[in-house]
Amino acid sequence: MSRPRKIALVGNPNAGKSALFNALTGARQKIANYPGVTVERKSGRMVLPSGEPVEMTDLPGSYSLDPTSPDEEVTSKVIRGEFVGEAAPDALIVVLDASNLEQHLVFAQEIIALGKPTAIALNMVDLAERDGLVLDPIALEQALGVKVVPTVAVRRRGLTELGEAIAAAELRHPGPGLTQLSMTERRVAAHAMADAAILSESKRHRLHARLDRTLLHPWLGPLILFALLFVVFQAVFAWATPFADALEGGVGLLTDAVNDLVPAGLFRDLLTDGVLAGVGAVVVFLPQIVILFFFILVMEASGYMARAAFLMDRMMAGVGLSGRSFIPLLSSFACAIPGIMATRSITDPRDRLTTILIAPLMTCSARLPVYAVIIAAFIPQRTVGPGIGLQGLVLFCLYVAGIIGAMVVALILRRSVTKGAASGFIMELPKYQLPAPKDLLIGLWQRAWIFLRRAGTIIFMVTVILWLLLNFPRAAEGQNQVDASIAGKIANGLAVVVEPIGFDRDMALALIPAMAAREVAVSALATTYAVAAPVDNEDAQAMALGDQLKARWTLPMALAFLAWFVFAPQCMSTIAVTRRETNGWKWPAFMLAYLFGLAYVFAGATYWIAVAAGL
Ligand SMILES: Nc1nc2c(ncn2[C@@H]2O[C@H](COP(=O)(O)OP(=O)(O)OP(=O)(O)O)[C@@H](O)[C@H]2O)c(=O)[nH]1
Ligand SMILES: [Mg+2]
Repeated sequence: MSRPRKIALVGNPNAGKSALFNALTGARQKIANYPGVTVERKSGRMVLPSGEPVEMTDLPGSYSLDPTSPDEEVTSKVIRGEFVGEAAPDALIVVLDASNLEQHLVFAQEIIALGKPTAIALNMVDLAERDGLVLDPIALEQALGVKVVPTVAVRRRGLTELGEAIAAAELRHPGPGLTQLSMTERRVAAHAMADAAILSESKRHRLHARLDRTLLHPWLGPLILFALLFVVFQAVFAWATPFADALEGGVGLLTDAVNDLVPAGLFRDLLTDGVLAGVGAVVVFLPQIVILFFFILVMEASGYMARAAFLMDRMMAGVGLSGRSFIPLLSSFACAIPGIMATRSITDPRDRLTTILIAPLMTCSARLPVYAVIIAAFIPQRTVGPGIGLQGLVLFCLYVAGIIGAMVVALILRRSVTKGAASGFIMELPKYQLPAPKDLLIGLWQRAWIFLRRAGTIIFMVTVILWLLLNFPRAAEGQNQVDASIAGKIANGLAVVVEPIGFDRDMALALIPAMAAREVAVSALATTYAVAAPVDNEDAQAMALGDQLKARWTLPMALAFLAWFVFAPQCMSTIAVTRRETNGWKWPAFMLAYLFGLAYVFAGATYWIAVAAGL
């Protein structure tokens, strides 16, 4: 008996191949891996309407037969019959997304040109209809030279017709397409075909389709995303300065008022050195937080964020994660806690664990005050190109360092601790929308409120405790108060550990309370320097934190401190949430150990490289 004919489903990512495959084969599926690669091989039996039994294969989504990823390589090799141990498919079903016709026709032409028996599933016609798109399958059929069947995979519409079409599909002469036609030529042809097949379309749909073509373009898309993020970080510095200056002035006025109204003594010191210097040092970063979230909220509300996730899916697959991890990781830019909780939507337990473990590497908004105060003090405010400020560039690099760190760690974890294949990604792209100003304002208000509440509660409390520990026991005549204090003594102990990476006692002192929350590093430094300033020296007393840092730290020290905060898991709440979400202490302990390890190594490397470079 001859083996059943083999039919493969091919098409761009997210065309609905897997949905169609499931609808066609039902439960009769076999899932395995292609030998030698971690790409899933899905096949299943089905019976065509003619009664012919066939074997159906679901191939990974691809943009062309020139592979750029392991998935695409499998698709390309299987279709051409070059995959060892895998028979070439006898017929192909090309799956197209009807609402994204032009883009999907580029790859379709390449496949049709192979000359194999081929039928087209014009899938997702329901979404196209919803978008006000009227399509003409006959026109498409004439342009492509193969049968076109409208389908809705998720509603099982058009399946019988598709079965009939593939049974009737015949071998054709290979057309010009593989070598003769360039990518550009295929794009031009795709444009003409889509034009002919689209009978009517709303203006809005045309605009959205054009936006998607650009923003989801295989290499233009990531480039635009990158450029956009770059602009965001430039803006965080460039726009915030006047507002931050005003806030700083406000804190200064308050300090003056307290100095005038409250009699000199420990209580006044608590108010000025503890509360105003400490909490004030954090609060001045409110404008930067608001600007950062303005961009994040606009990207979310406009529908762009989902596109970014879609673009990142390929990169995430490269490190063994799926695009599903993207949203939790993205939330972690605000704060790792909601990010880690959002991993509940990841079904694969090892995928989920990996995502939890790398979430703290995404630069959360609590790091922004730490980065910003040090960058403002040590990185000169000059441009390094048209419109590119050096300070914004450094901030951008710190964010990128966190992302690269996370990707490398994910790659290593997926090969060791959380070994396993990456699972697929299913996601629907929302429609583009202009963000509603009211929603934006509410979102910004919420973010600002969260930030201020933290400053008023946890940061306030930790700063007051630190102030107490810094002021007792009282220093003897001629002795520095910080040296004499309990906090100073504890910090001396830690300083021994962090001296090899270039940190001094004051930095060590800031690290301890910063375990509660990262911003506390800023308030702790401000309070420490306020307490340390000689009482009789008015100038030293009035010095802003940035000037204090400039006077006391070297550039290598500052850079090492930045590198430390890229990695260090200085956030009690994150550890607690990780414990809750992983049901035990094993993984939070692992997380603490590896992140502190990385922080130590990278801060040290940064310090010694900077020293060697003569900075
Ligand atoms: N409304 C609608 N949704 C569909 C249709 N076909 C697929 N989908 C949805 O589109 C999304 C992507 O479908 P998949 O089947 O995973 O796409 P794929 O082509 O296998 O994607 P890759 O495996 O990434 O190449 C899923 O959320 C499906 O539920 C359809 O005809 N109509
Ligand atoms: Mg699929």
